[in-house]
Amino acid sequence: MSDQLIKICGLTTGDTIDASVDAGATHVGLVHFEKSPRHLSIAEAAKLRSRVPDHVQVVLLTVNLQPKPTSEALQEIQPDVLQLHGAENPEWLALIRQNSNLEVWKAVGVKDRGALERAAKYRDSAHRLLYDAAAGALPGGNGLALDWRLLLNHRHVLPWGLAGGLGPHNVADAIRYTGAPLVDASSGLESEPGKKDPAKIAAFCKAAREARAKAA
Ligand SMILES: O=C(O)c1ccccc1NCC(=O)[C@H](O)[C@H](O)COP(=O)(O)O
Repeated sequence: MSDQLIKICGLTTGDTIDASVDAGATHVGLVHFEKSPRHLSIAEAAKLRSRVPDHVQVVLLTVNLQPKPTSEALQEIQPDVLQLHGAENPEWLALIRQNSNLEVWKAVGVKDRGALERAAKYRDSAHRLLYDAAAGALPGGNGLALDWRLLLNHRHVLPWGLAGGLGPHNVADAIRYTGAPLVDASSGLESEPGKKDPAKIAAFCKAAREARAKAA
C-alpha cells in the first residue's frame, strides 16, 4: 500500500472525477476562478463534490477571493481542503482557520530559493505548502515546472506538495528527485485546456504510486 498523496486538479466533469477516484487519487481539485479554463461555478462544484467518496479529499481552489464569496463557496461546496493560489497573506489564512475546520493549503510560486524561504511566513497559518512554478498566464495550471533542484536540502517547515508541469512522463522522476509526499497535476493530464484525459490520469497515478513504492 502506497502512502503517496496524489492530487488531480482542475476536474470539470463527473467522468473524470470517477476516473481519478478509480485511479487512486487521494485528492481531487475543483477550481473556482473565472479566468481559468477549468473554472466551475459554485453550483457546478457542489454537484461534482457530491460524487466524491469519503476516502478522497476534495480541494477547492480560489485566487484572492474575498471573505463573503469565500464563505458562500465553502458553505455550498463543503470541501475538505481550501487551496489558496493568489497573494493571500498569513492573516487571511488564520482567519479562515478560526472560522472553519478546513485544512488550508497555500500555493507558492517558486522561482528561486528566496521564494522558499519567504514561504516560511505561513508556518503558523497553513496546514500544507504547495510549491508550484511562478505564475504564468494564470496563477497556476500553466504546465510550467519549477526547478526541482531548489528543493534539494530545503528544510520544510510544513507538510508540502509539488506541482507544476507534472504528468505521467515525469512524475516518477519528480518523486525520486525531490521526495515530494504529495504530487499535483492539471494541464499535463489534459487533451485540451480544461479537458482531462482519463488514460493520462490513470497513468499519472500509477507512475506516482510505483515511484513511491520503489523509494520506500
Ligand atoms: O488550474 C487552473 O486553471 C488554475 C488557475 C488558477 C490558479 C491555480 C490553478 N491551478 C492550480 C493547481 O493546483 C494546479 O494543479 C497546479 O498549478 C499545477 O498545474 P499544472 O502545471 O498545469 O499541472
